[in-house]
Formats: sequence, structure tokens, C-alpha cells
Amino acid sequence: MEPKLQKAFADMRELEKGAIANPDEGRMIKPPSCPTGRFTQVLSVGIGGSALGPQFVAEALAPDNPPLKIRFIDNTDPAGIDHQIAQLGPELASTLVIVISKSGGTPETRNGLLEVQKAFREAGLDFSKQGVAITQENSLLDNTARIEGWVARFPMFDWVGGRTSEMSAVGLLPAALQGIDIKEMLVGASIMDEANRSTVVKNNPAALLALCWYWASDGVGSKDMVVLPYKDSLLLFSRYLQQLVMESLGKEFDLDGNRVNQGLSVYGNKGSTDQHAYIQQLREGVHNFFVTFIEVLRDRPPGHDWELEPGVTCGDYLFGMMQGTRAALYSNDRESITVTVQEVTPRAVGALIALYERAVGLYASLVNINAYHQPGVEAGKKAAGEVLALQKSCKEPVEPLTLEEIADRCHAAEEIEMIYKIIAHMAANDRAIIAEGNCGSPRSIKVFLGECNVDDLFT
Ligand SMILES: O=P(O)(O)OC[C@H]1O[C@](O)(CO)[C@@H](O)[C@@H]1O
Repeated sequence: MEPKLQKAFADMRELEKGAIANPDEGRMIKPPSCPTGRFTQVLSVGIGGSALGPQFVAEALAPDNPPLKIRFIDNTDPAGIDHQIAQLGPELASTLVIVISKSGGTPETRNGLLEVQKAFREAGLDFSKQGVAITQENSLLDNTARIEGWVARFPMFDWVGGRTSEMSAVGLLPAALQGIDIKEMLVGASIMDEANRSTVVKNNPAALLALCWYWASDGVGSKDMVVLPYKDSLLLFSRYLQQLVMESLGKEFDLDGNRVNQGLSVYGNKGSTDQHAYIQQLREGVHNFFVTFIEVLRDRPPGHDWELEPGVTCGDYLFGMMQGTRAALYSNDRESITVTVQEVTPRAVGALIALYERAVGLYASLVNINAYHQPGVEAGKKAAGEVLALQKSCKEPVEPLTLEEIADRCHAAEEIEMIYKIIAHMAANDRAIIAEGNCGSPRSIKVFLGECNVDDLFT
């Protein structure tokens, strides 16, 4: 693998110098360099790379009593949004809302913002005095924040990828507000970056990690990566890695245009909890994975340890469970990687993030793909837009219609199944009325749509 890795190192050197590493979007991908009072809470609104890093870091590093407690809206689920706002209760008045979106136009984030702004209006609060935006300059979000006069706007540079933005304002602002030492996070990332610039493969942690992935999955993603941190505070690491690895490496074509369908699937929560869920299958069942153990040597802060049996602490059990599982998997020819961390500190978390970001970049070079775009996600977004357009076009009629009649009026006869789905969803939310039949037998139903309400049924 030496020649391939030397090529990967050269690619990475060019990337750091500002080469266009994302050719089809014509973008540079450089790691970023960075620059209490009346608020009691932070509400972060964002999705994907604009949420997963801050969520991971909050879980890993926020102190037990942070100066500001953070909550997240990371979806367009109305019930989920209501839940977050309800949990804030009267503290909405002292909540700093950080809206994070690199593009500034992601629908889920826009919807979260509109819902939160509605809650502010209903509570008689001025959102602009509590809103902050992190986004690219001149994006829709940036312009909204500027026109409405929000508290602050933090820029995101074009060359900071969404899923590699944790070390930019995206991750650092929420972390700092929770009292996390962001300078230490940056120091950890910087030390790791330095180590990962070595072109001596054995001295380069990210190269070794990427090589392990290549070896374990035959360079074609033939095995899944199960990430098992043995530390509760690192629970969200696998969820964070899921996007970093899968959105970066899951690609249909390589850089030469060959269809390769590359990728590496990532899942996992934490040990030893998962030992009581799926480790049985890992040890004895289908051999379609490799494990990454994240081992943390320090159990508790100094001076807090306690022996629950003579000579044995709770942390000794956790350690024993990890070592035992590792040995048990090995004895049945199941491969594993172990990443050892002294202690979960801001420096270690910064280093872990930098390690995996770099490993993904090197691995992408090894398998010759663009790690920095996400054309597959765009396809889903486009299709979602089409469903909403179809729903809007269904809004006219006032007499009850069959699904076929609705499809005809929408000029979308071939979309009858999608129309049925739209009607079922609208009916469940009292925005369409099933006048005859029921949703369980689509052919039987006649539907009132548009402006109609229950009274329409009787007039
Ligand atoms: O930060 P934005 O632009 O709102 O995007 C959110 C996420 O959406 C994606 O574009 C697609 O899932 C991710 O790459 C990104 O992290």
C-alpha cells in the first residue's frame, strides 16, 4: 500500500494548501483556523453536520452544571420541535437560539427556525434579540439574520465542509457557551493534524486507521464499522462518525467516473451496554463487520474512585468487559481496532475528531473518490420537493373525489400511490376529510380537500 498512501499524503498536502479537492463542486476543503449573562439556555437549530458535531461534543464534554445548557432541534418533526420548546418553558425568554446552516437554505433548519420564531411571537418575545446565525456570508439565513437585526452572525467559509465543521464556529461557539475549553479542543486537533502530516506511514495515526479500514473491508466496504466507545460520554461518537464516514465515502462513482459504489457502513452506541444487545451476533453470527473499540484509561476524576468489592472498582468492570469482548471476538477471527484515549478531555475530543476527519480524507484518496460532495443527498431533497409540489397542486377541488380523480386533476396519473400517501397524511392531520370509505382500502375512498372543513360535509 506504500505507493497508494504516498499519493494519499500528496493529495492531503495539496488540500491543506487550498487545492480544489471537491472537483465537481469546484471547492477547496481546508481545515478551519479560528478566532453569561442574560441567557440561561442555548437552543441549537441545525441538521446533519450542523448538529452532529455539537451534539457529540455537548454529550462528551459539557460540565454537569454548564453556564448555559444546550438543547437541539435537528429535524422537521413538529412534535419533536414542540417538545423542545415546551421543555424550555418560561426559560424561552432567556434562551439564545443558534441557527446553524452552512448553505443557509436547508428546509428542516428553516422550518425549525420558523417554528421557534412563532413560539417567540406567541410568548411576546422579540426573536431578533435572542437569535444568532452561523452560516456562509450572503446565504438566505445570513441575509435574514442581517435584515432582522439578530444578535450576531458568525461566518462559515466555503471550504469548511458541513460534516467537517466541528472545529469551526459551528462546533466551537456552542461548546464555548457550555463552558467547554475550546482552545484545548483546537490544541488537540492541531497536535493530531501535525502527527497526520507525517509521510512515514507507521508514524501517521490517520494513515494507520485508514489502512485498517482498507484491510478490514477489502477496500470496497465489504464489512461494516462497529464503533464501541467504552465510556458513556462518548455515546454520540458513532452517530457523528456515521455522517462523517458514510456521507464522505458512500459514492457511486470514483474520480475517473467509474461506477464503484464505495462506502463504509458505521453503527454502534457504547460498551458495555451493547454487549447486552448485539455482541452475540458479532461473536458468533454473520461476519460482516469489524469493531473499533474506543478505550478510555481514566475512569473517574482523581480522588473519586471507590472499591465496590475489595480491590475492584466499577471502572475495573468496564475495563474487563472491554478487554474480554475484544479477546472473545479475536478468538473467533473477528477483527478489531482499538483507539486508546487517556481521558475524555477537550484536547482528546479535538484529537479524535481530527483523527477521523483525516482518516476519511486519506481513505478517500486510497479508493479514488471525492469525499467532499454528497450528490445522493441532493436526489432525496429534490424528490421531497416534488412531493410537496404535488401536495400543493392537489388543493383545488371542493367536492369529494376519488384518488384517480385527484390524480387526473393534478395531471399526475402515474403518481397515484404518492397521492394516496399525501391524502393519508393530510387526513391524519385534519387537513383532508375522508368523505367515503377509509384509508385502509384506497380504492374505496372519496376525499374533500382544499379549504373544506367538517361543516362542508353537511352543506
Ligand atoms: O449546514 P447545512 O447547509 O444546513 O446542511 C446540513 C447537512 O445537509 C447535508 O448537505 C446533506 O445531508 C449535509 O452534508 C449537511 O451537513
